[in-house]
Amino acid sequence: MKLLIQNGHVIDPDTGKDGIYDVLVAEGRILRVDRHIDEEADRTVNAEGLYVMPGIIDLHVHLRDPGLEYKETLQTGALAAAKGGVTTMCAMPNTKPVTDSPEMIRSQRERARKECAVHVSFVGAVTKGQEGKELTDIAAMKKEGMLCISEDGKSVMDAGLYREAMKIAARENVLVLAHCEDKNMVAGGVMNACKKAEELGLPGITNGVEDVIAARDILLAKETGARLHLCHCSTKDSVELVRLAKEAGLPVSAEVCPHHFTLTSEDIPCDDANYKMNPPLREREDVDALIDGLKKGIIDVISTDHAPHGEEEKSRGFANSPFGIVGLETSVGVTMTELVHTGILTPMEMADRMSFRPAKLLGIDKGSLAEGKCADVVLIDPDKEWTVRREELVSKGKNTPFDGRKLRGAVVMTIVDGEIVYTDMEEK
Ligand SMILES: NC(=O)N[C@@H](CC(=O)O)C(=O)O
Ligand SMILES: [Zn+2]
Ligand SMILES: [Zn+2]
Repeated sequence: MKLLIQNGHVIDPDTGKDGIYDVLVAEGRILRVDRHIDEEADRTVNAEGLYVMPGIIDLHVHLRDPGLEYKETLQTGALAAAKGGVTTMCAMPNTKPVTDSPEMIRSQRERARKECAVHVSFVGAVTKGQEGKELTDIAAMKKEGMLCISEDGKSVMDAGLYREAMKIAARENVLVLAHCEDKNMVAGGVMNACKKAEELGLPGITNGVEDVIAARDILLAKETGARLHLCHCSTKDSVELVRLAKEAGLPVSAEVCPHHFTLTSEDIPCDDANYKMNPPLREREDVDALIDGLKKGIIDVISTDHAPHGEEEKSRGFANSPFGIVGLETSVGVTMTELVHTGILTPMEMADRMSFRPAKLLGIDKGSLAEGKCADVVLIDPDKEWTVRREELVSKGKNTPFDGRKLRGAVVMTIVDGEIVYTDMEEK
């Protein structure tokens, strides 16, 4: 299919284009980007007033398939991604069974090619069954196309074992996605340790639970040379640790999720587990540091940590529900509302943190609208106002703290390999 996107505001961190252009897509590639393209196409899209950006690359999602399909499947997760403007996502290995072998990486990739409307990169576990005892075969999983390893959901508490994994990751040039949480310091905590937790009578999780492991993992990256990416940073000290690591020239990067830069523990209205996630919502000074880190580029990436759960299991309050909230369908809207319309990030910086830099970290030839590149594109209406409605989410997970929230900025079309996989524009 030949697709002509006319008069859009092209925002492309790779080429630096930031202005009105036509984009011609054919055979899955960006054929031309020019001021005016006069060419017959199978479909012409009027993108006047819309941002045209490289498709969002989400380094952190949970698809729950295999084994927990009542929460999400490859297919429903990919539909949610497409609706959220996400054209490539990294699926964490905490499925049932855990994605911990070359066979599983291969079969998951084969399934995703058939069942998913967007690209999926499967993350391999660090230890078999995520049990923290025996390393997976990282080199063999890499041969099957795996780009990252992670023990997400927990940390590998045995630093000696993690160091071995990082040595192999360094050798294999595999990115290590680190969930930072000292299991022994959690002590039954279910939300941030603060006044709000006292009010609700709930046990707290201190910032140190995250910071101690973030510091450890940075030191292990220094010792092994592994490329380390800190998942879902939520504390001010984690931002400072990343700043110091970068200053020292270490191969360390970091991500922040929309909920962590938008909400504080004070926004938790009652004992409602739609506000329960790991790490938890922190306090104002943490949120300010995360935003500042994003602005300065200390934090490289915005990712969602899309973590769908069932209705019933999330209805049990903070003490008895699983950690995690969905994010794929709200991340562009929340980021536009909280960071772009407030002048904290330029649209170009948003495209950088949500597409260009994640692509660089994965080492994939995406996140760009340069001629010849793969045609993964998102069209965003920057001024479209909409309200998040949990029942309108296409993800199986309805567990969002943003239900009822008014947002400004919406994904109106998502293109993967030159094909429209989502649109709410009239042309379709
Ligand atoms: N973030 C969460 O609260 N939950 C994630 C696990 C994780 O990302 O650590 C999940 O798998 O549900
Ligand atoms: Zn995690
Ligand atoms: Zn996660």
